[in-house]
Amino acid sequence: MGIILAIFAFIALSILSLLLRFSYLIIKSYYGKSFRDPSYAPVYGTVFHKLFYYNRLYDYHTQVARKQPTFRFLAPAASQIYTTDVRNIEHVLQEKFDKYSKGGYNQLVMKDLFGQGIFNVDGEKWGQQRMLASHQFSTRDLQDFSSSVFKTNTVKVVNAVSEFAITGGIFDMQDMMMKFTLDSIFKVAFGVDLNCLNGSSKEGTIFMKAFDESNALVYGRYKDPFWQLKKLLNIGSEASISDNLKVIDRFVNKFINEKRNLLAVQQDYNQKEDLLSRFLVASEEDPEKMNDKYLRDIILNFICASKDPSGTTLSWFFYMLSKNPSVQEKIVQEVRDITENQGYEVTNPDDFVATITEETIERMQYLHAALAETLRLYPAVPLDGKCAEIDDVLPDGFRVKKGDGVYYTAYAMARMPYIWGDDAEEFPLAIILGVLTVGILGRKLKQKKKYHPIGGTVFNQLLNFNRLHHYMTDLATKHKTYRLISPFRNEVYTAYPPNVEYILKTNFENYGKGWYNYEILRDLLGDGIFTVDGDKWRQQRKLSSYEFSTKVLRDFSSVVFKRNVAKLAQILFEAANSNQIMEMQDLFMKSTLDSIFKVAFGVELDSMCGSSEEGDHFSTAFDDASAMTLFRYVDVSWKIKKFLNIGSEATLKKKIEVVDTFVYKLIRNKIEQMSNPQDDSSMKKEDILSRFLQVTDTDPKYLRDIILNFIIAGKDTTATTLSWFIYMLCKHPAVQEKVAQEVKEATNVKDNTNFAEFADSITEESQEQMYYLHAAITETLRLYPAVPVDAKICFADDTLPDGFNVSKGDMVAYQPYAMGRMKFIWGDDAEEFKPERWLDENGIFQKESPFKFTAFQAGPRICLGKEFAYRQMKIFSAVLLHFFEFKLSNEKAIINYRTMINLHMDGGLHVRILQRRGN
Ligand code: HEM
Repeated sequence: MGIILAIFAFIALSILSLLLRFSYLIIKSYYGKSFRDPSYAPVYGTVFHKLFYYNRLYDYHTQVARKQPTFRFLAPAASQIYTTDVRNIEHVLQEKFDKYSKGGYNQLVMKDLFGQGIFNVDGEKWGQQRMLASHQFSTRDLQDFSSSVFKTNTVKVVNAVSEFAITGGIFDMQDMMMKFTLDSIFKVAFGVDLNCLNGSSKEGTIFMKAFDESNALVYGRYKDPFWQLKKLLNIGSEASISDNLKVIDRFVNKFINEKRNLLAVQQDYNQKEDLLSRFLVASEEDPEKMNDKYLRDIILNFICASKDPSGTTLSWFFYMLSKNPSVQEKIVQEVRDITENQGYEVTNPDDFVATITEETIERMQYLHAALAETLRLYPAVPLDGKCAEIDDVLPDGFRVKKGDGVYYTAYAMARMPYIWGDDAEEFPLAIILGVLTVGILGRKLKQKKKYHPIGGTVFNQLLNFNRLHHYMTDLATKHKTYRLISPFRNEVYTAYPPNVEYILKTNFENYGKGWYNYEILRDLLGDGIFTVDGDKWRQQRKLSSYEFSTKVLRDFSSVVFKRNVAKLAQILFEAANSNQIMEMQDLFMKSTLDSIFKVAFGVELDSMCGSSEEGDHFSTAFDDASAMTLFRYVDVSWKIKKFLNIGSEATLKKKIEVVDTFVYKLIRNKIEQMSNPQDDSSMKKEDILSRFLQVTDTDPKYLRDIILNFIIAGKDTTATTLSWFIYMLCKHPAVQEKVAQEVKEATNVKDNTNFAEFADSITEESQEQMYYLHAAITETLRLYPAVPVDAKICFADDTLPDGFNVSKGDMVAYQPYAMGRMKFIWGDDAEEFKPERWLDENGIFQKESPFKFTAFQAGPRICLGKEFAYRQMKIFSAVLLHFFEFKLSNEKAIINYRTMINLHMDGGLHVRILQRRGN
């Protein structure tokens, strides 16, 4: 009875003491942890909660991190801070590297297995081993030796797998991969063939089992608050650790002894390829410090460092390939392409393995990417941490107390949409491939968000308004891509072609006009093609693309251009005779307005001959309205002004009323005309409005928007380009001569033809042959692009090809004007006017990448009227240069632009006109 009571009392006391200890630990976990203080990361429980989730711990971390990138578990001694915030990780691992150590507790847990090896030490000891190991790992000998070991063992794996393939047997790939890596590392570390793979070494198999078990058990100490007690009593899991360690030590020490003896008898032993031999040689310099125990720790750390990570990664890799057969296929194809391309005959694994060289491996980018992607999703070290040696504040603002653990959770990080996007949990190789191409594989994980350098603020733009494009070119020369700070959003300006290609094409859907542009432009341009995105844009684009591609429009517009240039030539002829100075920009504006009006509405505006006061009134109002609309981009107070209807906004409103009255009247007339059966129906179908009226409903507002967008798109762009072109020809008389000569040769007409006849002689074929003219116009557009800067809005957070981030809502603008002047794009003579740069040695026009030459935009939203514009400009230039020679009225004048939507000349282009000799 007494004995039973005693046993009962003992059990009761034990339970009580356990409960007491447990309660003490819980209380201690909360004590002094500032767990309610918001300046510390939020608490998600104590380390004891982790026990409940132990088997799915990393998924649990992921689940919490989705809500809270940095959080805490409280432990009796200190807090454990878990973070997926890349800034914190960079802080701990790099910026404050020496202020975060392995930590006493970690070292205590790991000491039995890792001893004083590189994994388990800090400071000087770590530095010394790191130096020694870095040196060994960088030697050519070790690289060659390890490659040959991997190849030999790969052949063994292939042979083993082949057998299963033949018999259709099922096998455990992870087990095979573990054996493969253990055999490999043993050979590299000790120069010894362990032969676990073909099961021939019993000793090796026993070692491997002991090693794996002790590894798992030592790690299990983190969840066992009583491990130290158990170790003291040598019971349970701790007794197993101790047994396993004995097996390991015996095994490793045996190799060390054998190798030492071998080295002693073979002084000239020159096969020091394996790591142990190399360390043994190094230990001769400091035998006391580098004793056998130390060597055992070093070697064991290397085995641990390489066996499990490589074995598990390979296993997950094959798992991923089984789940993604198309990726598997692609890798096979890549390996085949790269190895077979070299002409090797592959008949058996040995021959094949021989084709795997450093150079072929280097070229297997897709394979590399697939491995990297596997490591992203299944990082071999899913959780790792450091211990704070000081009180600190992490970059995300949370405080850290001295002694706290800061853990980075690679597994959870891979699954954070804010780091990798919405497809974070998929196996999207494209991401990694993209990263690889720019050569920063893996860096993304460590990267914090980085934004382009700041060039200034939008107020600087306002201060520099009159020389805005110069100002932005200067900034682009310094930065290629930079930011301007605005009260409402970041404004990113880029002159870097890969970024431009990205926003205009690769990720087109993510960069549009957005609400921002729409708000600014809609008063003038309504819901026209220029202002809208998405389906509205697609619908108009489809309709208009079709119209612009028709032969009807091509022929009709050619006739209109020819008629109008003949009229213009007549005016210039009179000016030449009376030696009058003419303002060409104004004339081109009127002439192109007449052309686009005729093409768009079928209406003869005749603003060039000044016969329509209404037309004149309209075009002035239209010009002013477009200038004022652009001004909104730099005027942060435009909305208030609009609301109060004051200043520039009040004027803009009036101008738009003039424009609208005129356009609506035209539309009404057209609708009437179309419904009048007596009207000549063949003629009325040629203009764009009539054609639209046949295919869309007749909502006048919709038609107004469409047509007005065409006018704004077609008129100023073409007229300003023609003006800059003539300006360039005045500055470069030799080019002017050459163009005139080319026109003469291409048309080959009698000397005394009149303007209209000559214009008619410019066929599509002869235009085609005017390469030099085409090049000179293109060169003009490079330096004076009609749309000098064009802004898009970013719809979702993104990273541009230059590696910098942009956020949802940011404005991202590409800059044709600045780009045309960038030496890094066009060479040192970027600022010179050289039509030749567009021609090959035979004088044939050469197209450039549209993302370098962005005058017409590029990608899906490329200018719809590009051919239309070239046709008009070539017909105009050919006729005018055939008959006249242009000279600046003041030859020394330097003409600047006027900052508005299009690149207008400030003050116009004043020229003297001479008749060209022989015409
Ligand atoms: C030298 C002459 C021209 C240049 C440099 C030029 C340049 C451009 C540029 C840069 C854009 C993109 C603007 C933006 O999205 O904000 C554009 C769009 C457009 N252009 Fe042109 N353009 C010229 C002539 C014309 C002409 C003559 C027409 C038609 C008559 C025209 C019709 C259009 C249309 C409809 C769009 C909108 C395309 C869309 O959003 O899908 N362009 N042009």
